[in-house]
Amino acid sequence: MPEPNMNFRKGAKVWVEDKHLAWVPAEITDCRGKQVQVQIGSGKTVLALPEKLFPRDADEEEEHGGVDDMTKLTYLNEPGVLYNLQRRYALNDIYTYTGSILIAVNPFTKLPHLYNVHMMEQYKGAPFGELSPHVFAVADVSYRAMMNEGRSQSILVSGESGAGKTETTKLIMQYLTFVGGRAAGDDRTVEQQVLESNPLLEAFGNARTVRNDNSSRFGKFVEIQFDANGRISGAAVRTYLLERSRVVQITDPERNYHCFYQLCASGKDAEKYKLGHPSHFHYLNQSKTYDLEGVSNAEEYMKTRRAMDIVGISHEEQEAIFRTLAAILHLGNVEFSPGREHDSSVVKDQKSTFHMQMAADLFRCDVNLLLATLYTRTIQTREGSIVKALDCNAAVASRDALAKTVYARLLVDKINISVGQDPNSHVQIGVLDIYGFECFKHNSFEQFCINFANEKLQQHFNEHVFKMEQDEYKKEEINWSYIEFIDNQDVLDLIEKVTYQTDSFLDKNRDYVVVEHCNLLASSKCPFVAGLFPSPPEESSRSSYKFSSVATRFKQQLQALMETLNSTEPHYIRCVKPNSSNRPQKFENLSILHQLRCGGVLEAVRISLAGYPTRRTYSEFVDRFGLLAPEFMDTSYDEKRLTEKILQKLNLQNFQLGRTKVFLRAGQIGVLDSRRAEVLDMAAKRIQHRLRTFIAHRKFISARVAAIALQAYCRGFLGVWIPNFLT
Ligand SMILES: Nc1ncnc2c1ncn2[C@@H]1O[C@H](COP(=O)(O)OP(=O)(O)OP(=O)(O)O)[C@@H](O)[C@H]1O
Repeated sequence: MPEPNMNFRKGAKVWVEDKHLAWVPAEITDCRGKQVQVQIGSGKTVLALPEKLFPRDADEEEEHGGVDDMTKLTYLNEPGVLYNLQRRYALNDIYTYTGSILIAVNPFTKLPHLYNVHMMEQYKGAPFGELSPHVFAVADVSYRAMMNEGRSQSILVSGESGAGKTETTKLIMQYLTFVGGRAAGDDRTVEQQVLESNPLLEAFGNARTVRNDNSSRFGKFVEIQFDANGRISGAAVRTYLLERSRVVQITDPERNYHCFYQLCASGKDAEKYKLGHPSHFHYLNQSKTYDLEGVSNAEEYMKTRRAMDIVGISHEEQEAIFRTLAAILHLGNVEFSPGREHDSSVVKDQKSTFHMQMAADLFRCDVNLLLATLYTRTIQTREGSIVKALDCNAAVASRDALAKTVYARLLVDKINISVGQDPNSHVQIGVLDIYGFECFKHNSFEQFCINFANEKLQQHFNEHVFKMEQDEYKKEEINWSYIEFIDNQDVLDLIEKVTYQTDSFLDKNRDYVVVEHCNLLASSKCPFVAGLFPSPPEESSRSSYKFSSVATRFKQQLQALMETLNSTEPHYIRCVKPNSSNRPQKFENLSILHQLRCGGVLEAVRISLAGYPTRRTYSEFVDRFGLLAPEFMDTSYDEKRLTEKILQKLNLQNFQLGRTKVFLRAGQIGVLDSRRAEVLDMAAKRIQHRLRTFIAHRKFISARVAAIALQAYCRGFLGVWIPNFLT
């Protein structure tokens, strides 16, 4: 962020820090000594240090709808960015650009007019930035770039839980299937399959959390493949870091994965698997929340089945998937009591025995083998193998580990790869939906993994944005050393702001896959279940535990993801959660600012400030400012000459202030800016002066109309609003 301005005058409009609202608008009423006195909106005056103040656009007080791109703000500072978003959000303008990044503030209310077919048609092929900011614009620009350059694209969607990542990802997929679909009446087209993979993934990977009724508990990368004609020809979904512990452990008012409740409400199927109300099952009744507001579990079950049909999961496999889910629920009800031997355990009672039998039947495996797997462990020694009994706690842990392993395999192996892939496709658009930086009071292993991933993604982002700028300046022959601007202190600070609780790191990182568990399920008479557990490789079967570190595996996955991303052209969408109560029209400044900081939005602003944030082609410039030099307009000057003439007239051709200079180069003009706001202020004043003289001499029919028109022009170019033009 730029340094706050220290040279404030009396009457200057500023932003002053506020404990509750982050920043509030104020005006300097007195400058005395080291401090200045400012008056805030309520009429209250406070003393503040000038270095803690930020300059504010004079028209901030006026009710206007904000700017659709942050780089158009006169004062590109933190409060300016925040208030621009707030102003737009109040009008349900939930999308705003920061250069090429799209910021999406969750409206928490349905805005159907934003997403209908008419809208998709409008955005199709429209130049980026011409229409209002929109997720469709980002999807369209990706699709066009893919078609024109033959290069794969990726769209990175990030934000905290409940910020709207999943909805945004679905809208992107909806748009891509609109432009790349075949419009066939058939239900089973690839694009239908792509869309239907969403409810399927949500049923198995989403759950109610305190922050979001439909929270994705995994990261996902959806790759949509296209043929040479730009038609969708296949898709693949990769999932990351599923929250496995949720399968066996939940707290009120959260829920387990949706699919369990759907199955319990499925009527005949539930009966077949001897399931009943979720309150009868330990894995579900640890929380008393069984239903979601406005959602019928039974209807959702039907939707999931239909999605499975469309995606192409056979009825046999569907049956096996739900049977496996039922087995997990029964398994969770198996309790243990201490056995006769020291540190041993037995199945607690008849009820537990019944559930044990049910689990074995549904897994299609031998009940004695299941039992042995749960309460004993085989240890290999040089003398042979020793069977060790497990105490009650260890048996419960073993039971839960089995449930988690089966569930994770189900999601990763089966639900993931259900949409067909096109081996002939050369280009694709990948959509990454992953948690943004997380920073809670207590940060644990999950946050560490997520933040590590984000760190990587942020690095990717910075490199990309810097590279784009650098290439542009090279092309324009502008001598700009960007090295001095590369400084990831903000990012480093952020990581150091987050402190982690490391006590449970080791446990969580150790993701034991017990060989006996694999052997048991591999022995299942159901080919589907057995297929989830291919026989383990020789050397690992020597030890009872196959140690695999979650972090190592995640690092490998991330490496592969980064390689994919590096080979594509990236686009960024940052989702913002406006309030913690999931209500429309509630804008909580402090938390939003926190998200903007964490999500790299302010970093992007900083990068943008380091370069030339305002760019216009000669022809755009002449279009907008030709009005200021009508005497040159009829001549045969080319656009470059015309631009020079206009700048000369405005005394701006070599305008320089400190390190700041208005540039005129091969095809563009830009404002290099270390103290951009000041320059724009100065420029505005000059323009204002020129315009006044101009109007005085030319006698417009209505000076006022001319002034309004000119204001609009100037604003569009320099992001400057010329206040009180006629006064
Ligand atoms: N564009 C939108 N229009 C209307 N409502 C929205 C929009 N985006 C999000 N929402 C609402 O916000 C809720 C949460 O959004 P979503 O599930 O996409 O968040 P998320 O960022 O994916 O969260 P998580 O990380 O927990 O999965 C949605 O269920 C929906 O009600």
